[in-house]
Amino acid sequence: MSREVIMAKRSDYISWDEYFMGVAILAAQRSKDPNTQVGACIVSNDNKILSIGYNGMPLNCSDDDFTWERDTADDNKYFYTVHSELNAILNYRGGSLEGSKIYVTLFPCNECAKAIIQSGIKAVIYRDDLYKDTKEVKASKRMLKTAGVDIIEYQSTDRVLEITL
Ligand SMILES: Nc1nc(=O)n([C@H]2C[C@H](O)[C@@H](COP(=O)(O)O)O2)cc1CO
Ligand SMILES: [Zn+2]
Repeated sequence: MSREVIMAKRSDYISWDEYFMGVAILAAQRSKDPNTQVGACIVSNDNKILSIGYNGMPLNCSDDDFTWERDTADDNKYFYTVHSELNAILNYRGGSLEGSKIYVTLFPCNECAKAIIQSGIKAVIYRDDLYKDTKEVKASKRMLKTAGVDIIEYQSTDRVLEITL
């Protein structure tokens, strides 16, 4: 009687969380913002990537013609940049984002929180919370919590992946 030997599968594959946060981190690398690069990845509850975004100027507003200054009152990047989360929501070409989750490298601001809530996203998985002491992020958390959106801090595994591009 012959017994079939089944080859074991790979065991060091990345987890879903590492995969989606990794995609968000890679998307952030597309940002032209000299100070802060942010990436977002929207995922369905059956783990399909629905949309991706990073922070940048609106379509047809050249990132060479608009300023990237942050501390100049008259004209600064905050007037122009679309946040990664909003870009990911607006980039979506399917039907509804109802019930999806968003992986983001930086905690969403209050404006993005509104868009997240209104688009039906039900969970925010964030990596950094650099601006947690600002009024915007406090307002964001208040809204997200009130609206029943789960807020989950990404737990780093410290896995280092090397990719040659
Ligand atoms: N969650 C976020 N998503 C984003 O895409 N951004 C963008 C807006 C700016 O382009 C940049 C922040 O610039 P700075 O204030 O750290 O120099 O990141 C900012 C936040 C912060 O709430
Ligand atoms: Zn925002």
